[in-house]
Amino acid sequence: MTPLVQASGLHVHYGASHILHGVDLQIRAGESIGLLGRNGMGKSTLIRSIMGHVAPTEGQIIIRGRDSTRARPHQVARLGVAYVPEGRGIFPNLDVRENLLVAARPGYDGRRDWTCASVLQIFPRLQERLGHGGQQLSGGEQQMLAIGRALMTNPDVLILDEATEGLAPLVIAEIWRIIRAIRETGVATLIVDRNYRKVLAHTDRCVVLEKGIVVEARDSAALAQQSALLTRFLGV
Ligand SMILES: Nc1ncnc2c1ncn2[C@@H]1O[C@H](COP(=O)(O)OP(=O)(O)OP(=O)(O)O)[C@@H](O)[C@H]1O
Repeated sequence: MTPLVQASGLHVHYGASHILHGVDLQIRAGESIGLLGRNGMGKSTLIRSIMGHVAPTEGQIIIRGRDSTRARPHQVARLGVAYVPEGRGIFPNLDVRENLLVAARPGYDGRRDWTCASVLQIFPRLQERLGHGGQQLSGGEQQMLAIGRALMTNPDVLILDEATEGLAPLVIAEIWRIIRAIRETGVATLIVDRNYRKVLAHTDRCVVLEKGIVVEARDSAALAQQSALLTRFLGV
């Protein structure tokens, strides 16, 4: 099956800093991928280049068989790739329902599986806060709303960068429950999170970045057994 997203030989520079050194990444329909690596190894840069926020200096990004190496973020979104960046991005002056509704859009193939009602079904907490303004929500609720807004675009791929960052343990557990529920609906996911054990437990496959190079790419269950390797690339 042709991958939904295929990045090949990506190089990215920020000015004179060479950040990604020939990275390959594939995301197939329905699969869940973890992107692992210590701070500053290039995970967000890889995601930002797939999303069209950063232009690669070399290499190619193919989405649904189309060359999307120079695509703009809204074009990538229209191809069915949704991104929840670090730091959220919801409308503070709109309430929960309005935040969801303004994001609503049919998917690439016209699907409308995700509606306000189906999103609220997996986010009971948001259901309770429907009339609250974005700025009245807790950090965890804002994060849930950001994920909910991404689902309202009916994506085939959902990219979550540090979705649990700065949240309380109970809320983090709720976010992982939501990630599992989304995965079960068949939406492909690409997940970056500091808790690599959780990432390994919630994904099919993991890719490990070390200084902008892919040093490991294998099944999450197999990688979880490789404690020496995990300590080497991810241990503190
Ligand atoms: N806009 C930018 N301009 C210059 N350098 C940047 C920029 N964004 C990131 N960098 C640098 O690029 C490198 C990779 O950063 P990136 O955010 O991709 O890493 P990461 O693996 O996602 O780590 P983190 O978990 O800390 O976000 C880092 O050295 C970072 O300082």
